[in-house]
Amino acid sequence: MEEDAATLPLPEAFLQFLEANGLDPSIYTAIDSTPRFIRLKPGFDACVEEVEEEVKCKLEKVQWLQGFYSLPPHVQIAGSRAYQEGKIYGIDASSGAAVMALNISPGDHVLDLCAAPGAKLCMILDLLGDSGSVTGVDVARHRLAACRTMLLKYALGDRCRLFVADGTTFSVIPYQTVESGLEEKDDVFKEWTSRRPWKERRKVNRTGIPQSVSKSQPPELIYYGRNSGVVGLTKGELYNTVSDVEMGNHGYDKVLVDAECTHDGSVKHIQKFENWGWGTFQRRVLDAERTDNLHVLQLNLLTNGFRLLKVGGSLVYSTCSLTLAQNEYVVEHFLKENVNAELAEIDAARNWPCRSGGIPKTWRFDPFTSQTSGLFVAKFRKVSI
Ligand SMILES: C[S@@+](CC[C@H](N)C(=O)[O-])C[C@H]1O[C@@H](n2cnc3c(N)ncnc32)[C@H](O)[C@@H]1O
Repeated sequence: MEEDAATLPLPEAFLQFLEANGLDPSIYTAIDSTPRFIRLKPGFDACVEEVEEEVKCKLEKVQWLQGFYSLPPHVQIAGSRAYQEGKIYGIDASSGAAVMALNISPGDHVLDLCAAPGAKLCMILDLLGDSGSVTGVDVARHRLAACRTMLLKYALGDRCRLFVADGTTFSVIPYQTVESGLEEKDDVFKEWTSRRPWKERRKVNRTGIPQSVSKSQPPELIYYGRNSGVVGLTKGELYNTVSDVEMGNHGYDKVLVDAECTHDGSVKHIQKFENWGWGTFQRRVLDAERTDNLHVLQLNLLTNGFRLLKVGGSLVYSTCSLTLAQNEYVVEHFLKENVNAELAEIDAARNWPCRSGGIPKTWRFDPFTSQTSGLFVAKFRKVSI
């Protein structure tokens, strides 16, 4: 393996980063041949031939992940009619695995704490179908707006609500049943409309809206579907908070924390440096202050996501970094501080082409072993104490 690594077209800065993080560079030897993946929207299984004709290549069924197909790495799907018409998604198989780890069941109320641009959120909604709800949160307004566009394109918005908010402090509880009719309360949320009132538009034009929010800013609801549990609530009811103890009963059934990271495992991200110039790698990935802050952010996202989970519920933590610091060390630190958290077995992982992580029950995908992008995944259960 080491001989292969020596001939890799990876720049010195990246090789040093891998060495400092105990990563074997040979996992990147397959980077140029790692396939692209698509997921078919449920109900469009008959479209395989149509897609093959448009992208002019054969789709290979991914045996271990339902609805996923692989294509040669160079094939572009964005121009295809099937993509534009919302019949297929571009999503890596490892990302699909992170969603499968959640074990979504009908009726689940799911929180996606780092939701944008939304590939996993859409998959969760497809799995839920006509039941449950999904709350998507992201700190970056423009990225969450792209997620909203995606929801509308794939007609998946009915049971979803999106908040621009800091996931380390987000506190909105899940879907609530509306007890009284719209006419009985003043100032309730009516059906969502993309048209903003004139006053609000004028405020945006004058001040410009910041692209990210801070910890102390209240969540901003930028989309909600008719059956997302928002219509008919007053603002006070929607933003009603409960104590951490009550959260054990009123929290979410499932939480996904697909945390911000250095993206060093992502094939697409690594390949971008060939265009951006490897000189920018130092600033974007290696900057010590940024990576130190990242560990704190990851731990805080995981901790708050877990706080919002109900007892008996499960949380999946994933990153597309392969470093120990952003994965196993975060998991260890979190477990030390949360006695009501235990690592859970990911049943589906038995069939996944991945390796065990540095802690039992955690898993790692990488381009060499899995022929996918890199991904770390761990699952926790909230137990009562
Ligand atoms: C790896 S991406 C998520 C990808 C997404 N789950 C998907 O499948 O499309 C990480 C996201 O975390 C968001 N993020 C960073 N800091 C955050 C915070 N404090 N609270 C919430 N989201 C945050 C970033 O804006 C980014 O969109």
